[in-house]
Amino acid sequence: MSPLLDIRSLTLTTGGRPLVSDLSFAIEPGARLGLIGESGSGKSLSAMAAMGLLPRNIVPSGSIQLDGQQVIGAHERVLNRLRGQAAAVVFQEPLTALDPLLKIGRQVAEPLQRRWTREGRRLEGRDLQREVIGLLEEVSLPTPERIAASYPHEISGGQRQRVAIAMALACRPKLLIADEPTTALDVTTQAEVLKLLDRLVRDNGMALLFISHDLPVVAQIVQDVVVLRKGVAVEAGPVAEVFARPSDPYTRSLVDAAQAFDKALEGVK
Ligand SMILES: Nc1ncnc2c1ncn2[C@@H]1O[C@H](COP(=O)(O)OP(=O)(O)OP(=O)(O)O)[C@@H](O)[C@H]1O
Repeated sequence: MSPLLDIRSLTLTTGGRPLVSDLSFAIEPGARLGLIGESGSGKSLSAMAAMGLLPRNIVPSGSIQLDGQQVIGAHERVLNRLRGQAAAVVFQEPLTALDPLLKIGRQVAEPLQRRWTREGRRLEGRDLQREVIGLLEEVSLPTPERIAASYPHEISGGQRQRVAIAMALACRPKLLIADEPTTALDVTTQAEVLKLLDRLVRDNGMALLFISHDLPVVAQIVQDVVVLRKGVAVEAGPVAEVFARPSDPYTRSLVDAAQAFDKALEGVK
């Protein structure tokens, strides 16, 4: 089986300065990989590069194959086809994905209609409404009719993130890229959204690229990790192995910090 996402020797530079250096990893269909590292280590830029969404001042080199297509240097037409169909992204801050002036129902309808058009079908009226409500139900939103009729500011942060997940899901992508999807949420909502992502990825047979600075969160949802430090992969492998026997001092410091946090919590109980 060839990988769904195959990144080889990816280097991202701006003004000649490297932000990501010689990064390589692959995700097979249905597999889950975590990209972990501190703020500024290059996680988001690497994910953006995979979608062909890099800011203009960032120059990529190396190779990124997404669903068998080379992303680096690809025509916008090719990239547009890949986005949604091959991969879709859920961002940290759901408000970036949502238009504040449009009701949720209209926003969820848009990627749904795009997918149906791509498949040579039309989706309108009651059928469209039913599909929108079905998607909102799929992400376990209570009272989906009410949510569909609301503006983004009228629902909670956790509900907005569920809507953003529904919009990514509407495309039925083969790969879901989740870029710190729970960081902006409180701890309880964070756990619920993680559980939801876990279920959706499994039920839909999607692959997952999960980006986080939070080691315990990553360990809950992926099988393998790549640890990124200052744009360089310092370690990679199955989660349990990497975290049980970190060979790199940076990974060790992440593990120690997570353990210290756990101990501190036990002290509070
Ligand atoms: N458009 C840009 N132009 C120049 N430098 C950039 C640009 N976008 C990001 N950077 C720099 O690239 C580096 C990597 O950024 P990136 O957003 O990928 O980090 P990250 O690991 O995702 O961090 P965070 O967890 O804070 O989102 C940072 O030093 C950042 O300042």
